[in-house]
Amino acid sequence: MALRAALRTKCALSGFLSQPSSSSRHGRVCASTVLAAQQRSNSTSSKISVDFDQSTGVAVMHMKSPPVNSLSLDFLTEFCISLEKLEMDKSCRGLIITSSLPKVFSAGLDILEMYGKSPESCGEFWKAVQEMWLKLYSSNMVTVAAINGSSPAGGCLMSLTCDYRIMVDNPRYSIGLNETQLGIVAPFWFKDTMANTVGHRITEMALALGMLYSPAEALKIGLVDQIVPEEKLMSTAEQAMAKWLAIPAHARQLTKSMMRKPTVDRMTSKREADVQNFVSFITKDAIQNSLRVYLEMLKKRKA
Ligand SMILES: CC/C=C\C/C=C\C/C=C\CCC/C=C/C(=O)SCCNC(=O)CCNC(=O)[C@H](O)C(C)(C)COP(=O)(O)OP(=O)(O)OC[C@H]1O[C@@H](n2cnc3c(N)ncnc32)[C@H](O)[C@@H]1OP(=O)(O)O
Repeated sequence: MALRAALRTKCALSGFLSQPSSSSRHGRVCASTVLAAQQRSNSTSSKISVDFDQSTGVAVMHMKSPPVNSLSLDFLTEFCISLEKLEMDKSCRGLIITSSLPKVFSAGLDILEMYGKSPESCGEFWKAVQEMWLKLYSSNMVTVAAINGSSPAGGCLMSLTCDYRIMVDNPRYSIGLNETQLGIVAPFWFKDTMANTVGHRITEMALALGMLYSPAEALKIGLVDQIVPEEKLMSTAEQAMAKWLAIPAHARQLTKSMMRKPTVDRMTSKREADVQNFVSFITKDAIQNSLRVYLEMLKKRKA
């Protein structure tokens, strides 16, 4: 509860899509970089750890919540607090998100947060999902997803919120918005985020069929920007980051805002209704039944 209270306070302090000002980011970055050259800091909570290199202004966020980095309420709370701290640190200009677990980037939303829960719990959970999306999609930092494992549904959404996506070229990994395979529906802002990346027609087909793509297929449709061997993932992410950070910050941030603001505004203007919609949808008997069957299928597949 303390974490959630902390998050609420922090969220109240910050606005979404804040416009860069002349006193923000670029100027301060240089001063603090000189003062703190070569300094590295590390912060660790139970599900997330962050390595921040002050000499480059780039933080690497490692998701480390076994078995599959599912996005539970506690995970999302820690994730948003870490993100908020980085966003408020003007010396941090870039963020690489990756997984510390083998084979899985993130299994998406924690199904157990949506199955057999009270409407109140479901509502609290959904607000945290919205918060994660808003914070990432409107971040002033350059964000790179270094996708080192499977990334279905909410994991794919998290990747899609980033500025650039690099995935390990392993055909056993998959990525996509597969919600319909669970008998549930990707909400409009999941759909918008994917359509903004790969276009309307591909999104329509991908969502309807609950498609999960191999890295090579994902590259072909533009769902990821690059595929690389596992051992080259982080160096490639750093190179991509350097390229994005070489652009004047205010111009890049305003461009990002211009491209993403209509989608963010659409979601924020419907935020409350979206929570109500989710709660009434997910608590329906038929949907709960679909989730039960899917959870059983996951367990059977394992056995
Ligand atoms: C008219 C209506 C209009 C609008 C609708 C309104 C609102 C919208 C409504 C709903 C929207 C919801 C959006 C949902 C988004 C999501 O993200 S749902 C989650 C989707 N995720 C998945 O489908 C992934 C499922 N998992 C896997 O495929 C695999 O686990 C993996 C490929 C990620 C990893 O494979 P393995 O390494 O082989 O691991 P295991 O499969 O053995 O799993 C280990 C362990 O973890 C459990 N688990 C896996 N995924 C999840 C998860 N997402 N949540 C919770 N738990 C998960 C799995 O069951 C195993 O458990 P144990 O058996 O060890 O207990």
